[in-house]
Amino acid sequence: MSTLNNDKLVIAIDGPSGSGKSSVSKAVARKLGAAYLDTGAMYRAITYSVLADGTDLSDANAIAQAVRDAKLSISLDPDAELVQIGGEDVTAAIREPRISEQVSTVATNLDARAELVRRQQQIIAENTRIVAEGRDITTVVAPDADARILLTASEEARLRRRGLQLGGTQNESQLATQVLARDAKDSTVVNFTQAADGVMTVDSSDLDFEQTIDAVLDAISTATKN
Ligand SMILES: Nc1ncnc2c1ncn2[C@@H]1O[C@H](COP(=O)(O)OP(=O)(O)OP(=O)(O)O)[C@@H](O)[C@H]1O
Ligand SMILES: Nc1ccn([C@H]2C[C@H](O)[C@@H](COP(=O)(O)O)O2)c(=O)n1
Repeated sequence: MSTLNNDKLVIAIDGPSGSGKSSVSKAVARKLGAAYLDTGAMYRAITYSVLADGTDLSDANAIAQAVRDAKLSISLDPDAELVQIGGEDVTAAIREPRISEQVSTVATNLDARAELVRRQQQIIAENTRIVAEGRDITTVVAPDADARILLTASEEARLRRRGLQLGGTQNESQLATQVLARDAKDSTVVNFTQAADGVMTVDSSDLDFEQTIDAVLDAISTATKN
């Protein structure tokens, strides 16, 4: 299958926090003229909403019901980030550290996951060309994708990148909570540290941003060659 025509093309990218999934997937989607789906933003938007509503985070049924009821909308344009829940624009708010610190409560709720996976699969089915990224895209959401990539980076690189991204506002311990502790919790329900069968690994530890985009595009070309 060619990446340069209008045939159906689904690219699945997973990886741990700070590995570069969102920024690299967005750039890859632009290059391929594809839509871009940030599945983590969906988990974050639900987290924002349950915190705002005062939902008891220890009540798994209440969280699952909140996901089923959620009026969630996400832009698929890699150049125009927009996430809305219940009509409220939460694009910026879902990136706040307080959301990163609580999002695993939603991500580890299996009923919540089932509903979000269903919505993600529907979005992928409705779009001809799409790059979707998250933690379980290569394994659960789109196991039949045309290219499946695990984007990794060392802990040191991921902490450094996230620290720079947050403009030096977070200390070492806060970064470790938001990156490493979150990965440890999320890993209890999905595996995004080891590539499943047929999934290609791109390790970006020693690559700069542009080199990582090229490495992912190379992996996509290899996977989609007839
Ligand atoms: N190869 C790279 N070299 C240097 N910086 C990078 C590289 N890849 C990504 N970055 C930068 O690292 C930061 C984190 O990347 P990004 O937000 O895309 O990670 P992520 O895997 O989506 O994280 P999370 O899952 O926590 O949202 C961004 O500022 C991004 O520009
Ligand atoms: N497919 C996905 C996407 C995301 N998550 C969880 C794990 C993260 O803690 C959280 C936020 O994701 P991020 O914005 O950091 O990529 O959502 C998941 O479990 N499955």
